[in-house]
This record gives sequence, structure tokens and C-alpha cells, in this order.
Amino acid sequence: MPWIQLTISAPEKHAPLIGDMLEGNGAMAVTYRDAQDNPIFEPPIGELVYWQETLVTGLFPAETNMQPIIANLQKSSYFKNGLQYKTDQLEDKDWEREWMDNFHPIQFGKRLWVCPSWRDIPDPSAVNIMLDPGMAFGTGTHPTTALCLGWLDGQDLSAKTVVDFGCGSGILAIGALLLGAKRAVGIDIDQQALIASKENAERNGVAEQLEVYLPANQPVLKADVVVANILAGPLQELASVISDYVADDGELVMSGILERQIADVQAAYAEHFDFSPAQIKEGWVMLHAKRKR
Ligand SMILES: C[S@@+](CC[C@H](N)C(=O)[O-])C[C@H]1O[C@@H](n2cnc3c(N)ncnc32)[C@H](O)[C@@H]1O
Repeated sequence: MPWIQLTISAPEKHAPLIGDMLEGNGAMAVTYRDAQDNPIFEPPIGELVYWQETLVTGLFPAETNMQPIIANLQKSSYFKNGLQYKTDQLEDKDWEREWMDNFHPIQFGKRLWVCPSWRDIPDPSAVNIMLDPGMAFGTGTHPTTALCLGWLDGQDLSAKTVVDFGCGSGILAIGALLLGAKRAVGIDIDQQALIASKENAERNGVAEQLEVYLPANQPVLKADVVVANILAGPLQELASVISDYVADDGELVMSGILERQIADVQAAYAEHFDFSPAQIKEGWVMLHAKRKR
């Protein structure tokens, strides 16, 4: 399927919100790059802090009418000095190549590395997730995935059962299995994500321990750890479904939340969960909670 790629130059601190706006307008995937390393726009006249700009790129299906989306962005107060944007038509193979060029091994916490399957492993003695995200979300480059991986890295997951709600590429479920979990269940509304998760699990030798499901078929079970990196809206709508997966002494980790959405998400879970202080990275939030006793 060919794609339209919309690339916007945004102030670094607003980049997550711009990415959120692109997703809210139908982007299938959003990536972030430092504008200094990837200059494609002329610096605005008189603008001395160009290096603080981030290139936010949204990938849209080819049939998308981009004009209303661009008009919406132009109205936003983030672009009071003018919206700098560029659209390109992309074939699947170009998108894949773009990912491949921009995706390098990254370390999370003390033990965990995410390594693109086509690159060399920097530290063979580490816990290495070999990953090829395909069209599914989840390479570790997004702050929400990074926050969840960092949390998983700090846990003793030996023999634990983990539910990865919104599994995308399977990165969190596979990371948990490689860190010692005995069983992981990935759930996603996107069939491509389930395929990518299974392929990545094979690549990492943990396919037998990972089951994947569409929500319509999701199993009934209690998990020691539930990670849900989806957006604040679905986290609130699915509060009872997600809560039901958490065992009595289990833990819940949620991300995909913006700072201004913390209170609403916590309120949806407050009856049954006690929250630790929020962890924040580049405007994105990870919430950790334990079931109330
Ligand atoms: C932000 S990505 C997270 C992927 C991966 N877990 C990670 O941490 O990088 C969110 C994923 O949740 C899925 N998703 C969105 N809404 C969902 C829902 N209501 N139920 C299940 N999955 C959902 C999307 O298809 C997407 O793959």
C-alpha cells in the first residue's frame, strides 16, 4: 500500500503534542527526528534556535485528504510563526528503508537492549531484543515504549505472566519474556501488529511463550504484570477490561498518556489501584499502580 508522509518542523518541547495531533488525525505511525541531524527545511528568518526543532513525521494512507489536516495544524498556536511542512508519497519499501536507516541499537535500563534485526549486537552479554517492527508501532524510540522498557528492566519477572495490552511490534511482551517472564499475552486491534509480534517472538526464540489475540478473542486470565501503552482515551474506556487482567497482588503499567491527562486516567482506575509517582519523558507519562489490598 503506498503512503503519504507529512513531515512538520515543530519546537522540540511541543513535538509529542504535535505527534498526538497527527495520530488524532489518522496517522498510522509517527516518528521523531532531530531537525539538526536531518535538515530538510531552511531555518526561519531570524530564528536562532533552529537546533531545538524536531521533525515530526506522520504516515497516512494514500487516500487521506491532507488539506483539512494541514489547515487544522496551521490554526494551532504552536505554529504562530508559520507551519513548515512537507508531504511525500511513499511506497511500502521506502517507509521500511526509512525505518531501517533511522533505527539503531538502544539500551534501556541496565540489562536491556533493543537491536534492529539487521544490525550488529553491541553487547552480546546483555538481554537483547532483536526487532523488526514492520508496520507495527514499537521500536523503543518513542518515549512511551522507552519508559515501559525501563520499568520492565528494573523488575524481577522470573516465572511471571505478563499481559501486553496494545502490543504493537510485541516489544514489551518479548522484552518481559527475555527478562524471565514465563508467559506473555499480547492483545491488539491491529492484525498487522499481531503478525509482527509473532514474527519478532520467533526471532527472539520466545514464540512458544507468547500468545497474541484480537480484542474479540482475548482470553480470561490474571497476570502478575499488565502493561498497556495505548492512548489516554482507550485506557479510560477500557479501565474495567484492563483492571480485570491484573492479579490481586499484580502490577499495572500504563503509558501513552500526556501530562494533562494524568488525573483523568488515574481517576478511571482509582477505585482499585494505588499509584506511584508518575514518570515523565519528553512530555509523555508512564503510570505504575498496584492493586489495593
Ligand atoms: C503506542 S502503540 C504501543 C506498542 C507497543 N506496546 C509499545 O509499547 O511500543 C499502541 C498499540 O495499541 C494498539 N491499540 C490501540 N487501541 C487499542 C485497543 N482499544 N485495544 C487493543 N489495542 C489497541 C495499537 O494498534 C498499537 O499497536
